[in-house]
Amino acid sequence: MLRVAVPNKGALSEAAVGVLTEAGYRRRTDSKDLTVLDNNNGVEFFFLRPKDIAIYVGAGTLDLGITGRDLARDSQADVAEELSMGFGGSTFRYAAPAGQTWTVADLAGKRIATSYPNLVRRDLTERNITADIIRLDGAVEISIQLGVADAIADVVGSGRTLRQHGLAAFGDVLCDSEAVLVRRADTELSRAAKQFAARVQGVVFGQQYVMIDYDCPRNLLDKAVAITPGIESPTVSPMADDAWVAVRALVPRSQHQNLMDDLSEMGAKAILASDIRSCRF
Ligand SMILES: Nc1ncnc2c1ncn2[C@@H]1O[C@H](COP(=O)(O)OP(=O)(O)OP(=O)(O)O)[C@@H](O)[C@H]1O
Ligand SMILES: O=P(O)(O)OC[C@H]1O[C@H](OP(=O)(O)OP(=O)(O)O)[C@H](O)[C@@H]1O
Ligand SMILES: [Mg+2]
Repeated sequence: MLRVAVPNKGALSEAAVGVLTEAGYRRRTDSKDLTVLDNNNGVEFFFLRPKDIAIYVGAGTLDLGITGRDLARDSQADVAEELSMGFGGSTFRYAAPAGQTWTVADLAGKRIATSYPNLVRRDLTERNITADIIRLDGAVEISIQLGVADAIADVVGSGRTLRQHGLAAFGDVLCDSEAVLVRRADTELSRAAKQFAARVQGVVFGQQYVMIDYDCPRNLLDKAVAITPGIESPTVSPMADDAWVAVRALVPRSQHQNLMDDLSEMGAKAILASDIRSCRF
């Protein structure tokens, strides 16, 4: 039985469960359940704190896990990313009271509050900076105001929490994060684990792309193919009227409305966009 870890709460939990449900796996019915046995698919799910997931997977106790890239790096567990999942995007950054001009070099000798001490320590070491790391569990943005730190290093999503606490980010991003499926580093995935990853990837891909279908005047086909090149190449089918062809191609979801405008301007007709629920390559 394949053993897979899923965030039991927090920023990644809902989207992770959404992907797994769409991929056909059983969901938990009680949010207090820490395990769900999906006998039909041969998977046992473990609902764990996102911060702990890489530790279980790195130790080989669990085969795969969904967590944040930043959390996996901070855990220092022996894991590798099998795939990125396209949600839970954030950056991990230094921040300090807005209005003061900070550079990373100014952190020398200062107190830096964070819930990700290993990420911060590694960054400071690479820069040859010595500073005090104050390890906090959360609500890090309030720590300067409360007098325990001079600066912080924390997850920035929308940036709202920083702004609300009168803070501004500075310096390079320490980690560009998103939800990832991790496995133990330097080990072959089992057939079941590969199949699980392929199913998840199929759903993630379906969330990132849409299928576009349209009717195109044959003399404009080259132009149309340049607008919608698809993944390999678009499918072009004959139509009853020889002056026209039907074209079908996958396009990135984020661009599909712009591309539909372009196709329409070019002279394409009956332009349709449809969701893909899942796929395999
Ligand atoms: N806007 C966001 N706010 C917080 N975390 C985010 C955001 N967007 C993505 N994430 C990611 O979510 C993960 C952190 O998850 P979560 O906040 O659930 O963990 P936690 O802080 O350890 O738990 P908790 O907040 O329940 O104490 C990280 O990988 C982080 O990068
Ligand atoms: O940039 P934003 O969109 O405002 O999001 C970032 C905030 O969200 C997270 O906190 P969370 O809600 O997980 O609480 P925590 O600090 O207790 O972990 C993170 O630690 C930041 O505080
Ligand atoms: Mg949090």
